[in-house]
Amino acid sequence: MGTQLTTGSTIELRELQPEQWDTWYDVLLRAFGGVPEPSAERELYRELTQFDRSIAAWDGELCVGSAGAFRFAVTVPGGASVPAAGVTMVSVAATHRRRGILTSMMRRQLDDVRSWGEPLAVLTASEPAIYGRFGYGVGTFQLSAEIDTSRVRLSVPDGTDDVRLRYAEPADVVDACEAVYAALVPVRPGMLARVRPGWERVGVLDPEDGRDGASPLQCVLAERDGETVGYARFAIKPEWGVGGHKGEVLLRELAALDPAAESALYRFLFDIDLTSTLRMYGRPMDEAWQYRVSDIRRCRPRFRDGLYVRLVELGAALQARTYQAPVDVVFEVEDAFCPWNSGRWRLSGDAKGASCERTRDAADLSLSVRELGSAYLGGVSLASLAGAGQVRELRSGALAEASLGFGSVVAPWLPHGF
Ligand SMILES: CC(=O)SCCNC(=O)CCNC(=O)[C@H](O)C(C)(C)COP(=O)(O)OP(=O)(O)OC[C@H]1O[C@@H](n2cnc3c(N)ncnc32)[C@H](O)[C@@H]1OP(=O)(O)O
Repeated sequence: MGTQLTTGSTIELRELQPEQWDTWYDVLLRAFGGVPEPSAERELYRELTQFDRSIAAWDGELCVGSAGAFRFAVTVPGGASVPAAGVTMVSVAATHRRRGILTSMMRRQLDDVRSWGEPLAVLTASEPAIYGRFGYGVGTFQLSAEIDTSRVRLSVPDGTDDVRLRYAEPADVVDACEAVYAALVPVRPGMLARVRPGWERVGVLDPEDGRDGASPLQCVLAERDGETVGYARFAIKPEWGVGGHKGEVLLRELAALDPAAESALYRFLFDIDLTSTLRMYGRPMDEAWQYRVSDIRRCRPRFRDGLYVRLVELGAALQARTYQAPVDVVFEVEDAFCPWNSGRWRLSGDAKGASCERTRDAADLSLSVRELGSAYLGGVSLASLAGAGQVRELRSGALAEASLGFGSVVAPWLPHGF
């Protein structure tokens, strides 16, 4: 079955076939400006593509659209790992834009995700304006900084000096780093478990033509009593000015099992000789270094939207997480794109577990599925969304109760793009 375009031509959506991958991927790259990717990156993404979960849009013989859905498992508040489709590689050829092709791909994809039994779909958006209409709400934010390390000092907690640091070849210590990553996955909502091989290689991808004057990727391991307790992956971009060095440390990834290990790694990054700037991007919003620096303003912190969350099976999604304070509320949910979620749902839950069932009882809160997606990982408060006019309180007290219950002590965070 095809989608009839306003121009009269018919677009066919079909499952991607392996031999079509190059054509399909070129359509995607062209939609992002057409700059070729380094071959190592292209090959890795070919390997990671799940053909039976990828859609190609065809106008006759022309491939004019792409969309994929990685199989992921996302940590939710309470620590459960919930199956989720990681929506990715979405594009429509500029010759065919704004005729409904994206909409038809999103329709098919969300029907597919439902049939796969995955209660969530998640994505990172090239532009925030695109996905709200399909029921996605922004669920995590991320922090970037550009720290003047010639002026800003970092204090460290007790125990930092007990952490030993050593350089290692990034590719040689992937397993040790992965063990640290795996230990952190259940702790922070939004983290992605490694459900398929290949993703561990994204972190050490370091094509020469992608370095832009910086060094090859470097890795420092943090160890205590012979155990790896953290790692940092970074590059150095040396630069000399008339007044001396102006080198930059470009942090790619940092993970640590405890505050002392984290501080040891950050102290190291602050103190590298011949550098005066530490640039980091996409860090957790609540990371401790912000509260240990002598001058947060000279760190130039910025935040932006991270992971967008779509509840595909609302009941299953809401009962897969726990609630940090008891909640017993009836939601009146509007979901025009996935109408099977529309209607009234009673959510009863606490820190131990939850149930979410259809009900005929009177509604306490009225909202769309997008707001539930935003609040789902605990990073956006329902009360804030009510302040924005997007949640309506119908029973006095229900908003405070639900806002508190949905919150998370740890800020949700997406550890890497996809
Ligand atoms: C998860 C990811 O992979 S994110 C990557 C998304 N891809 C890109 O940004 C690459 C460049 N852009 C593109 O390829 C295309 O423009 C797409 C995929 C964003 C949109 O595809 P289209 O086929 O043009 O979208 P479609 O015609 O179905 O539009 C549906 C609606 O979304 C709106 N819309 C589409 N793109 C945008 C946008 N970039 N900004 C704001 N609104 C948009 C349309 O105006 C339309 O609104 P309407 O229903 O009120 O008329």
